[in-house]
Amino acid sequence: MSAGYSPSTTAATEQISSTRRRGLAAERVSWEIDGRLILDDVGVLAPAGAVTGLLGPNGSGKSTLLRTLAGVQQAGRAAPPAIGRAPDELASSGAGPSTTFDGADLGALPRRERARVLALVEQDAGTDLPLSVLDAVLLGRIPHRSLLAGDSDADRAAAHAALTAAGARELAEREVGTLSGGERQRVHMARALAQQPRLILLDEPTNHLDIAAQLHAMRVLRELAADGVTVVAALHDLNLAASTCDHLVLLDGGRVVAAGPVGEVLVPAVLEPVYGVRVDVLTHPRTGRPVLSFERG
Ligand SMILES: Nc1ncnc2c1ncn2[C@@H]1O[C@H](COP(=O)(O)OP(=O)(O)OP(=O)(O)O)[C@@H](O)[C@H]1O
Repeated sequence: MSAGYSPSTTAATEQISSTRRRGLAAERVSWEIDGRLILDDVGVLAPAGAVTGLLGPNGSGKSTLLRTLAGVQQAGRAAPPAIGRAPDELASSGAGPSTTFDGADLGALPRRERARVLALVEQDAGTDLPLSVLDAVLLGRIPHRSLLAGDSDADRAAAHAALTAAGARELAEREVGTLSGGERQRVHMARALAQQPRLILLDEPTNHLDIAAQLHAMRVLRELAADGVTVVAALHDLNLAASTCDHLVLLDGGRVVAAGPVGEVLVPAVLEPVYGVRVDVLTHPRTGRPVLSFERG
């Protein structure tokens, strides 16, 4: 579960080139609404067993991309998000959008099967339903059991384990609607963990969390990656991304402007034009990872 940071471009390149076999590979993903192109020909490679950070300023398209990759973005779509042919065929034909996971077309999977593969943790996914936390987390088990069956002992055990892993064990009997933002965020994480996905997409998973809880959540993501899960997380906190991620994808105006290992993306020449701030990059004395400091540009 160690972050195991290595700035080696070669290692990262090798890992990314193996993505065609294991992990998420999205190509030519566009999404348009009201005549406005929100995602413009986006490509993302997220290897299995790694944490990929999705960065970008407000409105750059991070949430839209995650929702599109997950297949839940529907309104005003210019092109289906995840329906395509095999990547090799696409590459040679120059055809439309494609989102594959472990080489399989994610968009072609039946909804229930896709829910066994991927979990999406959305920002501020609130609920007014009078639902207990345990029941909310048990929703994550639905893709794994037969449609008519109730929760099994194994489902309840998985839900309790997920609550514990997400730091929300003591919330199990609470009603979701009464939780604070940070508590709710932990429960959303627990629901996704209970789903036991092989691909987890998270939209700002730490934005309501205190610093200890942020570090805990990022450690959970690292543990998932260590178990072989493909993790993609949209993050605003560049230092959190620096300390946790293996790879980064930087969006600006709906386009990918940089992608690669942390040490190649988190550099002033890349960040300053995108965020419009001055950036200094130091090296953490213990981890060797980048530590960023910002000033108004
Ligand atoms: N349903 C929609 N209708 C109209 N515009 C939309 C819709 N969904 C997204 N947008 C626009 O698309 C752009 C990208 O939004 P998105 O939420 O993906 O950005 P983001 O990078 O996640 O932003 P933030 O960091 O602020 O959360 C924004 O300008 C947003 O207003």
